[in-house]
Amino acid sequence: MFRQASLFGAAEPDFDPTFAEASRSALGGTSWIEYVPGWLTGSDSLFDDLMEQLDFGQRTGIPMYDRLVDEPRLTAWWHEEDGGPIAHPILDDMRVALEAEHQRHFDSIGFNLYRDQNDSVAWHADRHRHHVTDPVIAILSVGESRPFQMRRNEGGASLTWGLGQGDLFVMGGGCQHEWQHAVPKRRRHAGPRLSITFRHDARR
Ligand SMILES: O=C(O)CCC(=O)C(=O)O
Ligand SMILES: [Fe+2]
Repeated sequence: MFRQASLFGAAEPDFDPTFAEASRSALGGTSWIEYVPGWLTGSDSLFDDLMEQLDFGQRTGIPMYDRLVDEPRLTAWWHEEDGGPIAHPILDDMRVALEAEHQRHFDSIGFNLYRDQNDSVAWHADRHRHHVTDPVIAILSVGESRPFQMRRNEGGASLTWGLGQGDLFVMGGGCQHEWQHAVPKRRRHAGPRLSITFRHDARR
């Protein structure tokens, strides 16, 4: 996999614990998103470190028309309750900052690696909406930017944000009940993107 280093991404990773650049948008109903472009600086260095540290797996058995296929991305998880080390110390500092900002205990981190333009995640809402009311899901994206889309459950036009290179995107309120989200495949070449998703009560 070849990743093109960005101009400002190579420094040591650092993020803004005050969320000064955050902008929140109401999406109707009780849904809201908060977008913090460039929340993390030095994102290429975190990308490289995580690629070394993480043990990615291939999930299989994803229904696709009349057959089962491999999930078109690789994944890894960290759960606080397992007691194992977190892949990079800055992730712990981010958890603390996100907890203060959103009053949730982020006890799990899901890592999703989109190796190239053929990797994707189809329209879905995050499953733990079934046991957590109004979950807050914070997604930090490193590596190359990819379009992240949201649409209402009943369909209609989608909203799109480009997420990569240290951008933070938070979904809250009714987002997992009233909306779906996706990272579509692309026709033209895309380098690898890693999304780091902070979740609370992920196993309850
Ligand atoms: O990679 C992303 O930005 C989205 C990931 C996602 O929606 C998920 O894993 O549930
Ligand atoms: Fe999701």
